Amino acid sequence: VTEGATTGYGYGVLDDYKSLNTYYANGTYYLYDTTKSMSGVIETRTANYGSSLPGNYSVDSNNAFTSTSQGADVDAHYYAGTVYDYYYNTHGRNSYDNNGATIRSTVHYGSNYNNAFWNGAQMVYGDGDGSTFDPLSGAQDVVAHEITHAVIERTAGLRYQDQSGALNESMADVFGYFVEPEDFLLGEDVYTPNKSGDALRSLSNPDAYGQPSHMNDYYYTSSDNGGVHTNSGIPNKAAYLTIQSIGKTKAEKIYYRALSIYLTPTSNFSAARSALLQATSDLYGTGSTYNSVASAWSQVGVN
Ligand SMILES: Cc1cc(C(=O)NCC(F)(F)F)no1
Ligand SMILES: [Ca+2]
Ligand SMILES: [Zn+2]
Repeated sequence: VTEGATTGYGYGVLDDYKSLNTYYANGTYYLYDTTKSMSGVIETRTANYGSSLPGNYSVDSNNAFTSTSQGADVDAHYYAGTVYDYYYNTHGRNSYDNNGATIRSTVHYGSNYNNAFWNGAQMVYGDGDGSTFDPLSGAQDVVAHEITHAVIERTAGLRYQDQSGALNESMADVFGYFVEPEDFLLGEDVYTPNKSGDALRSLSNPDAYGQPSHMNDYYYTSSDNGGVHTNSGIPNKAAYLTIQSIGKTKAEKIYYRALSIYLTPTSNFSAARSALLQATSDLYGTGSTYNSVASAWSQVGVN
């Protein structure tokens, strides 16, 4: 009787071939990845279009996850692995808790569910309705967004309300970019499959998607926890300006240091500016890099 780590393959949401880290036991192959150094296990499950979590392991009889309905499972599993790799290789963080916590994802949640979320214990992905969204795990930046919510919970703990909540959302979007730096859009790979060129949000042009990019246009509302998915446009624009001036390599180190050391649950936008400047000073001193970060936040009206 043999069991253990295997290498399978499958097609993702966009019908793209992907090699998969799987596990074989008793005649079945599981989306269960034991290859991440430092003990991080990645496991992917299906809610089978219901809403009870975590659901059953995503399995296959021959280690070829090639059916259309398995695309969401393939991408949730593969992209969780790439996000684990990003945090470990770039920031030395071993999973969201920095202690090798299992990264658990459940796909096929609900019916035509147009969203994805971290529920405090795992990631959950809807399949979308095929018009507004394709299965949401098909976007690497969405997967990174959700796993970053888990990182935030274990680091700054930014309270999901008003400015600290918008900052929480922004950090999730910004690390979504850092993991998938091919554009400054979020969710473009799964958003409106029948329409090209659009996205859920834009870091470079938040206003194109109804978000403010300056404090003068802060959106005071009681809905959406004080507009956390709207007001994130302001710190998102500051991040875009920062990345454009100092580059991704320095920006991601500054953002990770601010998130993991200086930000707190009640940090507002001004506190974020200060945290990022402190992190910049720690890493690069108070010269041109520091002035670029300060300027980015001044340009969005945060001083
Ligand atoms: C409005 C609104 C936006 C979101 C959102 O960002 N969801 C996470 C994502 F990963 F699916 F994008 N939820 O409600
Ligand atoms: Ca993107
Ligand atoms: Zn979010």
